[in-house]
Amino acid sequence: AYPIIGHSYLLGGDPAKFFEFISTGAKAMVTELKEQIAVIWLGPVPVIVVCHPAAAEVILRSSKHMEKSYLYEFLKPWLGTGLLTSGGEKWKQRRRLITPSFHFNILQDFLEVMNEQSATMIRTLEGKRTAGSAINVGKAITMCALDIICETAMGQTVNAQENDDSDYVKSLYRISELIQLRQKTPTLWWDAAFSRMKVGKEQESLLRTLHGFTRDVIIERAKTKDSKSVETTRQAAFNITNGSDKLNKNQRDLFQNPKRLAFLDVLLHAETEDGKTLSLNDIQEEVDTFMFEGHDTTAAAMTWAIYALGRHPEIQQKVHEELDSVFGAITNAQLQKLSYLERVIKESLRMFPSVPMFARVLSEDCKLGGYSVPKGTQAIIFGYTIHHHPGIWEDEERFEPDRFLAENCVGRHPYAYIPFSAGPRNCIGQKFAMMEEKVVLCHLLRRYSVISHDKEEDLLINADLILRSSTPLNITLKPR
Ligand code: HEM
Repeated sequence: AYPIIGHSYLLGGDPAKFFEFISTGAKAMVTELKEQIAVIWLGPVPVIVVCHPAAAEVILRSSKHMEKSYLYEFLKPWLGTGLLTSGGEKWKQRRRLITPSFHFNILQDFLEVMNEQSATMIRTLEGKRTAGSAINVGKAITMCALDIICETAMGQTVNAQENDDSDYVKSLYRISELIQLRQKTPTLWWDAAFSRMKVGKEQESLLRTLHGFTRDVIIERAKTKDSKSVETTRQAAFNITNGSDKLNKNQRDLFQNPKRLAFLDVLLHAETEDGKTLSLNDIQEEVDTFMFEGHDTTAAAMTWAIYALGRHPEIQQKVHEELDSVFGAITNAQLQKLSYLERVIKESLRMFPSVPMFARVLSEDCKLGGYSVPKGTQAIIFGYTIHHHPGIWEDEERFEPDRFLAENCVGRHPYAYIPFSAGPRNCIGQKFAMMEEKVVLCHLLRRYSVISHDKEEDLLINADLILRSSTPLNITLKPR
């Protein structure tokens, strides 16, 4: 590392090169030096990179090291201090309040949306496909995931699959690029200077579009909530938190009402312990957070799963056999039976975790990998390297879904597999994500066989916020 700029000269340039640098460096460190942690310098700031489950456990399991690192500051102009970026008491209260929205009963209601949007995706793909040639399946999957999250989080359709040219959709992607740019470029860190720069002004304009859109949706949705639905939603959320899975007639009506329930409705009706409802700003930061966390992550995961299946015809064959019993709109009972597809998704998230790293700031001194690390240190949990750790995973570069058969998980370190992070600050959307992946992949793979043309050794992986291929993956769809 150089003085002052540290390793950041590596960060500014090509993101794929940076990922290669950090992932091969980390792998060499764990195999040759047998270390659990390393240090990189982001400008003048030393950051610990955690590459072993034992060290990850020290941070993730504890209720102490819950604060997010400085790198999350750049998300705040967009996401405010929603669940992902908040800390302390605010985070605790919000997490308690939002957890019921991800209850099984509510997720079940989203199955219909997932089925409908997947059907649209198949229609769109059919229109784009020409026999024998490769197409950008990842793009179609991403637009489908975006339509699903818009409808489930906000109760609003943006029809991204039919119109990816909307201002909201364009702004969503551009702002993610700007956030990544800032995280990697210490000269853009100072707010006062950034806001005067061209990129700072561009960010302001994107934020006006993004916030304006979600704010309008929230206001519209709030107008339609009547007192009966307020009471029943609150009661349902109460029952759910108290472990009662049985909804009464009114609650069932609400959950299945023609105007489908969205996460937003649960937020509009939520009450804190001291009887306060959430303000418009409070709700907005949570809705924006769902929009950010809730679609690129699942889209990347599904695209990698398709890629992996396209490289392993024998595994794809087994998925097809399992899917041959599933027809029409997919029901929850059918989803439960798709155990091989579930293992494929899990293995794909091991090889290609959508969120390959996430970061905390240590709230007290602690011991990591045999070293004393002082309070205040920034720590990146490098899930990607933990998932490819040769001391933990046998033949770690091989795609093998049966690693996740119950009997093969016995004795594995509980923090060896952390695509959704782990511990009290894990991903709240994990069940939603698994359900969406299963439904969308089921629709796609029932209809097509997939062939991936890019070899593993030729992949150029870019891991800014989300792990994806730097260039669109070339995949051919063959009707079955
Ligand atoms: C395959 C899909 C997904 C993956 C791999 C994933 C992964 C993760 C990870 C690693 C974290 C921890 C981040 C950190 O500590 O900074 C996280 C947090 C979070 N995720 Fe997900 N996620 C996925 C899907 C979703 C979905 C669909 C939603 C919402 C609908 C969601 C909402 C959130 C939220 C709100 C947090 C913050 C939780 C908190 O701090 O309490 N995620 N996710």
